Order: sequence, then C-alpha cells, then structure tokens
Amino acid sequence: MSTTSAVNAAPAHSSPDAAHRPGMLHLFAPYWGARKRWRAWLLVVLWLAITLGSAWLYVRANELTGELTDALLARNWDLLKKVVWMTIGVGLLVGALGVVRTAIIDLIDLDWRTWLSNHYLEQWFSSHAYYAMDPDGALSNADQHIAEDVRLFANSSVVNISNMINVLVNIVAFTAVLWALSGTLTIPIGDWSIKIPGYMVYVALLYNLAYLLLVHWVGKRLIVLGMKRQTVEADYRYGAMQVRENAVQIAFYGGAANELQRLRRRFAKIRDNVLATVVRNAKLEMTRTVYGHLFAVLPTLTALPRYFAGEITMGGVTQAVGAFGQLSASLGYFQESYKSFAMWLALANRLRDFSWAINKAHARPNGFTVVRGNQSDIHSSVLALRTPEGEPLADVAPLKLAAGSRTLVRGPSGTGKSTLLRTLAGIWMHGAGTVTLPAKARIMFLPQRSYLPSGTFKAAMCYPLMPDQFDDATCRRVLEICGLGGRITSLNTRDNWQQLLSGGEQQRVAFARVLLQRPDFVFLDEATSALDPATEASLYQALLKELPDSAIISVAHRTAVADYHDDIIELVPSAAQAA
Ligand SMILES: Nc1ncnc2c1ncn2[C@@H]1O[C@H](COP(=O)(O)OP(=O)(O)OP(=O)(O)O)[C@@H](O)[C@H]1O
Repeated sequence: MSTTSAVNAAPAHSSPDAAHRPGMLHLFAPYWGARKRWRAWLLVVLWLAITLGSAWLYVRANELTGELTDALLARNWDLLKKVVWMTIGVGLLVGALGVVRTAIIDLIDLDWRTWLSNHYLEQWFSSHAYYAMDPDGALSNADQHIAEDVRLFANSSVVNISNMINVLVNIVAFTAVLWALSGTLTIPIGDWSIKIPGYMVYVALLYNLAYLLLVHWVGKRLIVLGMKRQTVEADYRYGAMQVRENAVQIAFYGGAANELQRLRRRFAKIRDNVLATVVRNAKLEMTRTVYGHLFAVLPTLTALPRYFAGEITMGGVTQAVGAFGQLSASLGYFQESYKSFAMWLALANRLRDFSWAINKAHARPNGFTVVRGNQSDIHSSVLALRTPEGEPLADVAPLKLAAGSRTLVRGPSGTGKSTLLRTLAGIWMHGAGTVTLPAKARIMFLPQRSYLPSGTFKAAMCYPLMPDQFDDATCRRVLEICGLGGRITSLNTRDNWQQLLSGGEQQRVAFARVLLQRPDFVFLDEATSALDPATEASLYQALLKELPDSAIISVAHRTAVADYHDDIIELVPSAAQAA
C-alpha cells in the first residue's frame, strides 16, 4: 500500500468527543446551497410552475363538477356537452403535466443522489475514516449508509418535499374555493347570534388537525423502528457477506453450525423488528379507517345548512363537498404519509450519525507526528507504541532507514512489530513520537495478506496503480521471476483473485507488485509466511537483485529471512506487557 495520502491523517490534538454531530441542515445545505447548482434550481422552478398550473386546473375541474350537476338538473344538454368536453380537456392536461412533473422529480433525485454518494464516499475515504477503529460501530456498516441510505434518503426527501409543496398549493387553492362556497354561517343563541364566515374551512381544519394528532400519537414509534430496521438488515447482510468471504476457513473449522446460528440470531432481530412494525402499522391503519368512516358524511352535513337556507344550489353542494374532499385529502396527506415521514426521519438520523462517526474518526487524537522532509532517509524519534486502550506495547529506539539498507524487525508475537509498520505508514495513532519520511520517496507496505481486487489479473497485480501504467511484457517478466508465469496465462482474465489464488500465490503476487512498481522503501510484514523456504529465498534474492537501491524493512519470525538483512531491530515487550 502506498502511504502518500495516508501520512499524518488525523489532527494531532483534538478529541472525538468534541466532534460535531451534523444538524438536519447539513444534509441539504452543501448541495442546495452551492452556487453552481443552477440546473437543479431550474428544475425546481419548472416543477413549481407546473405544480401551480396543475392546482389551478384542479380548481377548474372542481368547478366543472358543480356546473355538470347544475346542467344535469336544468336538463341543459348544450351546456352539458360543453362541460363534458372541458372536463375531458382539463383531465388530459392534468395527466400530461403529471408525467412531466414525475420526470423532473426523478432527475432532481438522481442529481442529488449522485452528489450525496460522492460526498459520503469522499468523507469516508478522506483521512483515516475508512480504516479507523470504531468503538460505536457506526462506521462498520458504511457500505449500507453509502449505498442504501443515501439512495433512499435522496428519493424520499425529493418525493416527500415535492408532495408537501404540492399539498400546500392545493390547500391554499381549495381553502379559497371552500371559503367562497361556505359563505357565513349564522348560529342563533337566544337574542344573540354568532356569525362564522368560511365555516366549512374551520370544520375541515379541525377535522384534519385532530386526525393528525391521533395518527402521530399512534404512529410515532415507527420512527424508532425504521431506524433500527436499517441497522439490523445491514448486520444480517454483513454477516452473510463474511461467510462468503471466509467460506473456506469456515469449512475447515467446521463452523457451518456456528455461522448458521449467528445468522439466524441476526435474522431473528429483523423478524422482531418487522413484527413490531406490522403491529404498529395495523394500529395506525385501524385508527385511520375508523376515523375516516366515522366522519365520512361530515362534508355533506357541513354544506347542508346553506343548501337548506337556499343560499347555494345542488351544484354548489357538490362543489362544496368536492372542495372539502380536496382540502381534506390535501391536509390528510400528512397522516397518509406518516409512515414515509417516519422512514425519512430514520434515514436522515442514520446519515447524520454516519457523518458524526466520520467526524469523530477525524477528530481522534493522533499521538504520532508523521511528516515529509527533504532528506532521503526515513528516521524517527523514540516511538512509544500503545494499544488503542492506551496499554504500552514497546518503545522503539530512534530509527534511520537509508536507501539500500536491509533491516529486519524481530520480537515475540504481540510485541508490536506490525504496529510499528502501521505507525511508519501513518495509520496508527496510539502512542507518541515523530516519524520523518522523504518528501518524494515511494513507499510500499506489504502485509501478510495483500488485498487483491476482483477484476483482471493485471489490475490486481498493478494495484494500487492503474494497469495501463505498465506494459504487458514487464508484467510477464516479473510474474516469471515470482514463479507465476505458468499459473497466469492471460493478464486480462477476470476473477475473484483473493479467493482463487492460494495464500502463497497471493504473497507472490504482492512481490510481483513490488518488482513492478519499484518503490524506494519496501516494508514487508510476514510477507513470505505462506511460502516454502526455497520460494521465500528466491523471492528475497530477486528483490535484492532487482531493487538494489531500495531500502527493505522486513518483519519475520523465520530465522532464514535474517540472511537477507544487515541490521536487526529487536522489539522487546514493555515492562507492563511482559508482566
Ligand atoms: N486494531 C487493533 N485493535 C486493538 N488492538 C490491536 C489492534 N491491532 C493490534 N492490536 C494489538 O496490539 C498488539 C500488537 O499487535 P501487532 O500485530 O503489532 O503484534 P506483532 O508483534 O506484529 O505480532 P505477531 O508477531 O503475532 O504478528 C496486540 O496485542 C494486538 O492485539
């Protein structure tokens, strides 16, 4: 792994507790607040214009139902024909505008999702967040946050907000219609009378407010359940993925029964969550059904006083009932979509927690200072290595690794040899000391088990550089040196190399990477542990021959490896660790 980007990732003096939990606004502002977002805003303006136009058409359609009723009652066939044609025309126009509106919403959704995905990917890969240890577990399902949560959040935000605006426009339009049709209701009380202008609007508002409060009271637990749902689903999927990735090891251990139990336990959590959601949804639906049916005749009853007073015609009643229905349907949107709001809130909270976990990872104090200087060697002060819990591991005397030097790091298991390499790579932050790296040197770290991305073999071999940076002939030459010439017939064969190649072959691919990329410093952490002594010897000999000027720093338990090194760093466990 090249360290150029990882060096000194975290700020030296900060605290994860001080990390900022992003507010709701942070989910919207960076995208919608940026100046260059004119295309997205143009789409919003277009959508808004169509929504206003549609609202006017809905009002017109409602007027037409009133005119239709009156034309029928008056047996006015000419007027009836005209009204029918106009109703069809308005209906077609509303439908066509609806299609365009949906397409615009889909485009806004896609653009925003693209931006959010990039944003979270960058945050995750920036500094050390993607490999940071995560005590809260909020980073462990990062894949779920980036793939699923972002998709659902962008979609439900765009859909919910656009629906809400649409509903608000309809509320305003039909409140005006209903207000005009309501006239003034006069309630006589003895010698007095109370006059209520636009009384039908108040009835509709009260009816829906009571509805909303009831639905919230019954349904608020759905928010918590929605949040938990995403987590338990992700845990289950991750568990299954672990089995896939470690299938052979599990089979060797005969661990199928154990894995089965583990996955069943995780699935049981999904089941519990879904059951609780089903029960809560049923309660919510029941509440809505009972309430809706109890008050089904309310619009007609509300319009009757004016009809009986002779203030409106039967067409007026139809229109008033229609307007009441439209207003209620618009206000009722908040109840209808309670579940999707609950889901949206759960997603927003999960994304905020994810950003928070990344912020905490960024703010975690780094005990080490890793800097780039103009010198050609790598050197350090005394390095005090610690565990994440702060327990001392080992104190490493000042290092000086010059070009062409060969250094072996030895010591009992668990002393901190790999930790020392991680510290030099800038990806370990528990301890104290300073590491100075050459500004322009290329440094490569080979762990015991190298990462081989799936895809063409050439891409896996050239990782982390791009395959087009190397010609096939050079690739073939280093493969021959590493004893893989016969094994890999085509550089362009695609496969899951991590699973397909043996442990020793994977280590040989890692050596091929080194010979190909010719770094100035090579750190090998038990990089030949899976190889037979003869292959190990031939690889080390090839390394020294091909890269005579590179510094080689190995961590190895095998005594034979010492033959290829001049200096030895002996790590001794700290007094506390030895005790
Ligand atoms: N990510 C981690 N979280 C918690 N503890 C860790 C982590 N990585 C390493 N440690 C602990 O730090 C100690 C040193 O580990 P390290 O891998 O550096 O030892 P080592 O000398 O390379 O061991 P070995 O020779 O067995 O490979 C161990 O006790 C290990 O459990």
